[in-house]
Amino acid sequence: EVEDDVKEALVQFMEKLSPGNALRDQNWGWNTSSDPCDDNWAGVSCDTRNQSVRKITLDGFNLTGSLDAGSVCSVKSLVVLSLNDNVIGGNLAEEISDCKHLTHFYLSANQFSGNLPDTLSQLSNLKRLFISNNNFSGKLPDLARISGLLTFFAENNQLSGSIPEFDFSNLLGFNVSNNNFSGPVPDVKGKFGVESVSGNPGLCGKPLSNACPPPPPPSTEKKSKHSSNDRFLIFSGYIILALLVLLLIAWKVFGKNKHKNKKTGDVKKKQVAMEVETRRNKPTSGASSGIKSTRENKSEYSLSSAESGMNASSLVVLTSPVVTGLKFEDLLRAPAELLGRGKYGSLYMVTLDNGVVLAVKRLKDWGISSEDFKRRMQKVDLVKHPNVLSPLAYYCSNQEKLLVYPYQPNGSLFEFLHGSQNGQSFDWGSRLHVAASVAKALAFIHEELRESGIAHGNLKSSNILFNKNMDPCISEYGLMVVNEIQDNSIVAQKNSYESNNIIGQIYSTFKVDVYGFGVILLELLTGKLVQNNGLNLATWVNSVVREEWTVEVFDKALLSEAASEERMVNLLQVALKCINTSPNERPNMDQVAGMINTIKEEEERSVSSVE
Ligand SMILES: Nc1ncnc2c1ncn2[C@@H]1O[C@H](COP(=O)(O)OP(=O)(O)OP(=O)(O)O)[C@@H](O)[C@H]1O
Repeated sequence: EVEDDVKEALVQFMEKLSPGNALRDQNWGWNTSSDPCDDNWAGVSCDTRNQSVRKITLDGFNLTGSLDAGSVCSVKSLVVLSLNDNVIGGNLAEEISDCKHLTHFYLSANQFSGNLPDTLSQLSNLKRLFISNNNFSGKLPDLARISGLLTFFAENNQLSGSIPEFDFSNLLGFNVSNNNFSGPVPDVKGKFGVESVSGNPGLCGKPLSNACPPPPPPSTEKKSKHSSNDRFLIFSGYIILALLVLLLIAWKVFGKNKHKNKKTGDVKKKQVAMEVETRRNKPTSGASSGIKSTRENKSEYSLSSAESGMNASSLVVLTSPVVTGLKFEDLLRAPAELLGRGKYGSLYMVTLDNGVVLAVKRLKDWGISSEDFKRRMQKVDLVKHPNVLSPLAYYCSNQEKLLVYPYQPNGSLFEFLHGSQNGQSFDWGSRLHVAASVAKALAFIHEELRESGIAHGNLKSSNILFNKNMDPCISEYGLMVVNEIQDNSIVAQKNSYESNNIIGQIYSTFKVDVYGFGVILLELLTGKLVQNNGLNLATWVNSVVREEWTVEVFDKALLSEAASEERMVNLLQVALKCINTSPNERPNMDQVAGMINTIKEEEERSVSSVE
């Protein structure tokens, strides 16, 4: 029997859909005295194994009321909601996001109006979304973040704003014609014709025949004055610099005042260095716990000494419009807060004058030449993926290497799993989504950078950050060089993940990432820390599995939400393959992504199997 509260919620939902019972047929069921599954309520399909309501299909039932999302979404097992061809009006309420397992959502040919709620984009399992032939208006929520979406039909509404950058390579069906969308049509990868976007007067670009106007010149008159001023300043800077260098050479050649000069120069530069130091080293609570103090390595941060040659690049090399015009000096001048000091450097949160917040990574003794560093960063910058955080800019000289990233305020996977919430509200579906997205992104970037031999090198849950849409992004890609990496599995074998004095064998750096990813999977599955009271997670999981106590490894939160044990075991098997002590035995990321995708699809199928 279906539980009473589910029954009541369904009846309430129907009351709102068909107000006053006027049009309701007695034979439909939909009353609390009968059972939706046993008594075959009209339009309801159940999973016979556990008597749960999976599908509601009320197409063409002449329903004239409104959609009570709050009620229907309290039926947690619901995967299909189909209400096409009725006369349902009103808004789509934001509670629709509670229909977490919804894969198919059909509202076409009704009289819905108003904005679509932003929360619609939280339906991360959605495959098919049909809202055509309604009166929806306003901007679309960021539906592009629903990575598994296969069809989106929204024609004949009054929707406006720009068309989201869907993953068109994945979309099977797409139509937004006859709305008020504007701006350039995103690259539909040649998959959809003009009919899917026509009837939007403000749209331009392919596949439409009207090309988009060229972007306005970057500066107004005032601005161009400004930028020519800037240019003038830069040129004067160069000239002054050249003069200084000439002067220096002259002094050296004539051997006059050499000693004295050097001293004053150093003193000045040291002042700068000190300023940077004091600002940067502002202690932050908890930031240094468990992280080695680098105070004794103060010279690492000094801008004096060899830097005085000033022949190295002294400007931040820009790779993104977000920080156009940003200079190295701006970074130094801006208020900075130390976020952490890891093995490979320190991370600062820097707030620029214009309010842009950056995360600046200051790399520690990286034995890489400036040229190699530049080349490397340029290659990394070429590879863009929505789940990979690209650096905005970088700075390098022989002494100093900085990486500038956009600051991600939503925390890291590490914090999600092990922070104050302890992963309690991080359900199985979301964990599987994170695993699949990260695997897919890593497989992509590995493939793109395989020839260059650039892997992540330091993959771990604190380097998986959630962006503003709460999508996981791999950060700090490529900041470790192949031959500096030890294979973590060797370290793990010795039961000491952190210990880096063991001379590990150097393997294909890509397989080191696979290992790191495997450990992330273990964290997702167990909710446990990688290193806990001297116990290494990989070692512990291996030993528990060997003893055939597999279920013991899983996070209690997952077990209590009744996540599919079979699929958790499948994911665990992928993890164990990834952390194989022999790198050659590990799958590559492409295979890993494929395996996880299969598990995700099984999960979706099981959730939507309603027959
Ligand atoms: N772009 C960012 N935006 C917001 N927080 C970030 C960003 N990059 C890193 N963080 C967070 O800041 C903290 C410190 O980062 P840092 O990279 O120094 O630490 P780590 O990853 O533990 O060390 P390392 O990478 O040196 O091994 C981490 O909690 C990390 O999740």
